[in-house]
Amino acid sequence: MATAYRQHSTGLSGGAVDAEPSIVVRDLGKTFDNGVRAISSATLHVASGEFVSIVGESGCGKSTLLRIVAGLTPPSDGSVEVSGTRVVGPRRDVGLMFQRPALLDWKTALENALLPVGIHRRVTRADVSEAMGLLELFGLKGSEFRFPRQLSGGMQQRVALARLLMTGAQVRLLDEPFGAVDELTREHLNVELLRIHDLDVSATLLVTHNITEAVLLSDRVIVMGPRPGRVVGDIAVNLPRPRSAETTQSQEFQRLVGAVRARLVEDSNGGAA
Ligand SMILES: Nc1ncnc2c1ncn2[C@@H]1O[C@H](COP(=O)(O)OP(=O)(O)OP(=O)(O)O)[C@@H](O)[C@H]1O
Repeated sequence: MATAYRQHSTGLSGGAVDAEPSIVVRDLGKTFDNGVRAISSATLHVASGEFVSIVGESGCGKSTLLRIVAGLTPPSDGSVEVSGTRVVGPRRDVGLMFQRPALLDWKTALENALLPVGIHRRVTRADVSEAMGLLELFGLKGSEFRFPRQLSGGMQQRVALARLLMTGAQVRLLDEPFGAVDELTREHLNVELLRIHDLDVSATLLVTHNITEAVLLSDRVIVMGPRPGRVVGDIAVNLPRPRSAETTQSQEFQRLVGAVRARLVEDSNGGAA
């Protein structure tokens, strides 16, 4: 399965072909037309193979930062590079996933997973078997020909994960992807994300409100201070991989969760610019 996936990735990559997946954000600032200064001098990077999370209080500019990295919103100051080239708009080597799965109602789970391929070229047998393999990997065997309305919210998010992988993009941006599902489903989906991380070499940036989720998934957790958002903490998570739900039971895990929480609280109490 993983081999088929890598072949597919190579076939579809856009932007900087063959460049290692990475994200570099330098001195990023964003002021909206209505005068709201959402981000100020934010600098961060995600290296090839890294999974990095951003946490911060509501409204500090996390989604705005992700949208700028995705090329959906232009920055006011500073720059963003993905895999070595400057971001000037949406690009094919960047995969996105949001809180709502945004599946097409009239297409089956399989057809939804295949959408990114069909946009660019004719879908082959190999694509179909790859998408089937991903749906199976995410526990959706037997549901391939069901429509979104026949799937639970968690199952729909799994289809969205399969679709994300079918883009072949090795730079992945996830904005609260599991914010709308219950706690238990969220735990299961986190395990899927851990599996995805182990599938290939990617650079992933996740926005989440959930500190436990951030520590479990990440190599580093970036803490953003209150609006205008800037980076006030960058905490390394040196827990061994592969990780699983059991990882959350270790003392070191709890220590890291405490460290991220302390940094967040510290900044919202007195560190605001
Ligand atoms: N298009 C826009 N026009 C004007 N202001 C905006 C726009 N988009 C976001 N904002 C403002 O920018 C600030 C940052 O918003 P953003 O959605 O990036 O925060 P966030 O940290 O992702 O919040 P949350 O955690 O609640 O999702 C907020 O004050 C928001 O109201």
